[in-house]
Amino acid sequence: MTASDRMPDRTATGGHMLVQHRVVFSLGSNLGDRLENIQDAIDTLFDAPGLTFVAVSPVYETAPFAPPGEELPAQGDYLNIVLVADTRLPPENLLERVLNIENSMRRVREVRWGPRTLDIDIVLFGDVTSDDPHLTLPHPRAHERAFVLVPWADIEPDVLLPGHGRVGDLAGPLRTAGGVTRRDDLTLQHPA
Ligand SMILES: Nc1ncnc2c1ncn2[C@@H]1O[C@H](COP(=O)(O)OP(=O)(O)OP(=O)(O)O)[C@@H](O)[C@H]1O
Ligand SMILES: Nc1nc2c(c(=O)[nH]1)N=C(CO)CN2
Repeated sequence: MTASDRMPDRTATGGHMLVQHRVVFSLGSNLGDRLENIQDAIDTLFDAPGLTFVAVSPVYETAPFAPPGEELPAQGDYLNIVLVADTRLPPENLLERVLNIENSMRRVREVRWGPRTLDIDIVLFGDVTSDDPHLTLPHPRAHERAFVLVPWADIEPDVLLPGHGRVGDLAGPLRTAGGVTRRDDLTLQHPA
C-alpha cells in the first residue's frame, strides 16, 4: 500500500474537499426586517448543494458590540443566531457563498462596527486553522463575542473553541453580563 492509497488526494481541492467538516456560522442583522434578513440568508445558504443542516440556535437580541477601544457608532440592537452544518466544500468555496449572499442582500455597512442588514461570519470550520486575512479560522474575534458564544452554547456547549476553551464555559459569564436576550417569540424555519 502506497502513501497515496492511504491518504485522500487533496492536491486539487485546497486540502479540504473530500473530508466532511462541521462548520459553525454566526449571522447577525440590525437594519431592516432583521428576522427576515436572517431567514433569507439561511434559505440561500442551503439552496445551493454542499451544506447539510445540523442545528440552529434560538434567536437572540443583542446590544451592538465593538472590541474595547473601538468607536461604536449609534445603532439599533441586532438579532443574532448561530447555525451549524456539515460540508465537504472547501472553506474558500463556502466563504465565496457567504460573501455572495451578503452582497446579493444589498448589505449596507458603511463604517467599521456600524449597522448592517446582514453579517455572516464563519466561526469554525472543523479543525482547519488559517491566518489568511481573507479567511481567518477560527474567526479571530469569536471568543470575545457574547452574540456568538451565548447562542452557540445553547446548541453546542461542549464544543471547544481552539485556544480559548469550551463554548459553554466561555458563554457563562457573558450570558449573565447582560446585553443578550433570548427571543423565544421569534422563530426561524429550518432548511429542508
Ligand atoms: N472567518 C471569517 N468569516 C467571514 N469573513 C472572514 C473570515 N475571516 C476573514 N474574513 C474576511 O472578512 C471580510 C469581511 O469583513 P467585514 O468587513 O464584514 O468584517 P466585520 O463583519 O465588520 O467584522 P468581523 O470580521 O469582526 O465580524 C471578508 O471579506 C472576508 O474575506
Ligand atoms: N451585537 C452584535 N454586535 C456586532 C455584530 C453582531 O452581529 N451583533 N457584528 C459585528 C461585526 O461582525 C460587530 N458587532
